[in-house]
Amino acid sequence: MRRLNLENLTDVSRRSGDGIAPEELTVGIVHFGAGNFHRAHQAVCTEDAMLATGETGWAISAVTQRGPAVRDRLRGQDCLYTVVTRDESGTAYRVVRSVREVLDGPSETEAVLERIADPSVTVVTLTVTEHAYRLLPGTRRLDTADPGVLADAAGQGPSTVVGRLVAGIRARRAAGAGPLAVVSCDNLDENGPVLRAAVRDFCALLPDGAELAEWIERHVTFPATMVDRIVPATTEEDLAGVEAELGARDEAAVVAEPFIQWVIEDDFPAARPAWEKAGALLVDDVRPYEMTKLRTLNACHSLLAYLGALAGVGTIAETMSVAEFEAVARRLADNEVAPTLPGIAGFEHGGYVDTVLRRFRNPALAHTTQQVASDGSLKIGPRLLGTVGDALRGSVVPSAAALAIAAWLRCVLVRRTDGGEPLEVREPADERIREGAGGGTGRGVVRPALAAAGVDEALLDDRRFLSLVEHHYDELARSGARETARSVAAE
Ligand SMILES: NC(=O)c1ccc[n+]([C@@H]2O[C@H](COP(=O)([O-])OP(=O)(O)OC[C@H]3O[C@@H](n4cnc5c(N)ncnc54)[C@H](O)[C@@H]3O)[C@@H](O)[C@H]2O)c1
Ligand SMILES: O=P(O)(O)OC[C@@H](O)[C@@H](O)[C@H](O)[C@H](O)CO
Repeated sequence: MRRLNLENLTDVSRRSGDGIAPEELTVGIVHFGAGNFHRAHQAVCTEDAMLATGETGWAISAVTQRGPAVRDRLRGQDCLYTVVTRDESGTAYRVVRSVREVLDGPSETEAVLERIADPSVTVVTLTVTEHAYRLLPGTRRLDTADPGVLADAAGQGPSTVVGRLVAGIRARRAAGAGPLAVVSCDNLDENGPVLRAAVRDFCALLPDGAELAEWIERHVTFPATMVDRIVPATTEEDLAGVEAELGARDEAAVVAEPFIQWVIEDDFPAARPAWEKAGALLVDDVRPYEMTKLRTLNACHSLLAYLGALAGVGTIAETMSVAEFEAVARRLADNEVAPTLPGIAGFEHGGYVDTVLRRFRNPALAHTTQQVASDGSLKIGPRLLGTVGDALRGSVVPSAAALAIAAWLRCVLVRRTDGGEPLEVREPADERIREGAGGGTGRGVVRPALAAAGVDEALLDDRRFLSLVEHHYDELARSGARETARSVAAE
């Protein structure tokens, strides 16, 4: 079967629709993390912005972070790829052309630094997962004892995202290429400020770091963003479907829901794409949007993923057909999260929750509970612990949030479904957490395991919180995920 490429694009477009002319585009954005989400979100919005304005200077140079696999896949097809949008009403195919170059960060460092130092580039965006920021557990600051961070600071590599970014900014400064906006699009609480702090922390490790940090302070902004589109990992079945539909093999296709949202802090010191023409919202303060999304959508996602994984349920859509799971997700969103949120003019949280849960039900998306449940120690902070703290301060009982944390701990420590099947959930702090738990399985493990995961001691000293997690942890062992969810939903 022929491979999707520029030569057969006209033919493929007969089935997928026309789009921007790739040969007219020039690079204006460097993107770190060429994963599925970027390809289905920022790359699409940026292409739409160019289509709306007629501008051609915002093509993307995507930089892989951990090896050349995605680069090779995309280069093998002239950086073209398909975004498949699917829900119960149907399927649509679109060949995206806005990514015009893919570089492998680890082996093509010089080319990456040159791109960041190019005056035509005024925006760097990132989707590199929570893990890649190398934050000290339980804090929002760079882990300055991390061996990768230390090696980058010592002038090796660079191998970390922050090290690579700062090396690029240094090259840009030397080239006199002017100001830059660095836009994190990861699901982190206050992603812009967190990245700015990590960059500052990294500069503090460098011999000439003070001067560089001062330049960054004056010339580089870190707008915060809220990003939203559910984009599961692509399966071989998805690729076969694209091949059958378009008549060309696409090794980099992504499948997403039709819904797409992007809220961006309007803090750009130089030019940027007219993303607002592609439906993005440019605002002064992203925080209310970010908090609402992380605490509602992502928190419910995590709760359903942990409970579903324990119950042996494969996908998020399937968890939504378990009545107890939907009910406990609603309890979390309506009773525990809603009272903690700042208001947004014209926004109604109840309607938002209905939309989120409807999106989760999308039967055409095979978003696995295992994928969403991964990396829990990095996700419980932004998704759940903020709600827990605020709820306790407001005398709301954060029972469903505590259930999510208890269920996550059981996924990590017990590694068995309620039916006794083996359960594999990726957890970067696995070793630390298991060590903290000291091999125990009863409720006594909760406090040391959460402390080892970086949960704030002050919160662990709050008996109202700890007793809830311990109680649910016991209940999950005794009655299983469904029954425990049912009783929490009924509280
Ligand atoms: N997929 C979604 O539904 C979705 C929606 C909103 C936001 N996001 C954000 O986008 C991120 C990426 O999601 P995705 O679906 O593209 O995942 P993916 O697995 O397809 O891609 C992950 C990307 O992050 C990079 N990466 C992973 N671990 C890294 C590390 N330790 N150091 C450096 N780089 C690393 C990879 O190289 C890859 O480019 C998520 O973690 C989340 O913050 C995803
Ligand atoms: O991508 P992660 O691993 O941070 O989180 C998994 C999902 O909760 C997340 O990707 C959602 O699908 C997304 O945030 C929806 O916009």
